[in-house]
Amino acid sequence: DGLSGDGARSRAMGAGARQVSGAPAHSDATRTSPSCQLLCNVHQTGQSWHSQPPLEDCMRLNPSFAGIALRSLLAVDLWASKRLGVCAAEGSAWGGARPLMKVVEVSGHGLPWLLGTAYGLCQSDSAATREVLLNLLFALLLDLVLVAVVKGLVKRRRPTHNKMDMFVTISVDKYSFPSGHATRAALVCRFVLHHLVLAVPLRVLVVLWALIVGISRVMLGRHNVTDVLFGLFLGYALYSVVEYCWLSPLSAPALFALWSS
Ligand SMILES: CC(C)=CCC/C(C)=C/CC/C(C)=C/COP(=O)(O)O
Repeated sequence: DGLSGDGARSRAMGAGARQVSGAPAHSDATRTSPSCQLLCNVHQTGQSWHSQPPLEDCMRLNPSFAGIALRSLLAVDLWASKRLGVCAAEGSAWGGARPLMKVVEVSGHGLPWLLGTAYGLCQSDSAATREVLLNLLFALLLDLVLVAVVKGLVKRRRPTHNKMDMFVTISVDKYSFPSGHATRAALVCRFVLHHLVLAVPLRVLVVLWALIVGISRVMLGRHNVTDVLFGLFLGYALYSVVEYCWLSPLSAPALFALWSS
């Protein structure tokens, strides 16, 4: 259905429109929606609905260009995501590649990244390494919180063809917008490219990894294309926030004193 609430609204609109054209359609939607109730009254009394249609009803019956564009984008998104979900099940077109895609999934999961960074932090004996790892940990936690908040607000369901057999999830992970793997991949990619001195082939590999993590989300049927595109954008933008709030022994002396002790 796309973003939650939209489907219900458009169904209510559809039911209302059918009533204006004369077809008796006393569905739950027409009974519960005040605007459809208005249209119902107009139909029953024969009163011209040009008399005084509330602004809200005008807006519902004459969706804006932006509204139509958004609905069309969501329709294309659902269609394309279903077509591209070629590893969504063992029996899918590329079902044989599903185990490999699940390895890619784990490589972008929050748990190995958080545990790995915390472990590196405990093991590091150089102040410079500790500073970078502490900021990476901060970035990963910020990313988890941001994605959880957006998922909780938008409440977009995962595609119907997704098998819910994901490696360790938290409650908001029943929702799909944005893709947490995509935000993390873009964030980590930018972070690593800025803070690690790597040879060009390795830098290319890091970018490829981030893209493959994003693409694998759609191929596994976990996400729609727009979840991943927005996730990549969010992760990319989040890195700028992390740079802006960069934690250093000067800006957060207490935190660094904690780690060095
Ligand atoms: C410390 C703490 C709260 C760790 C939680 C780590 C964890 C379970 C992260 C969830 C990662 C995950 C399954 C994200 C969902 O990714 P999508 O790409 O499917 O949105």
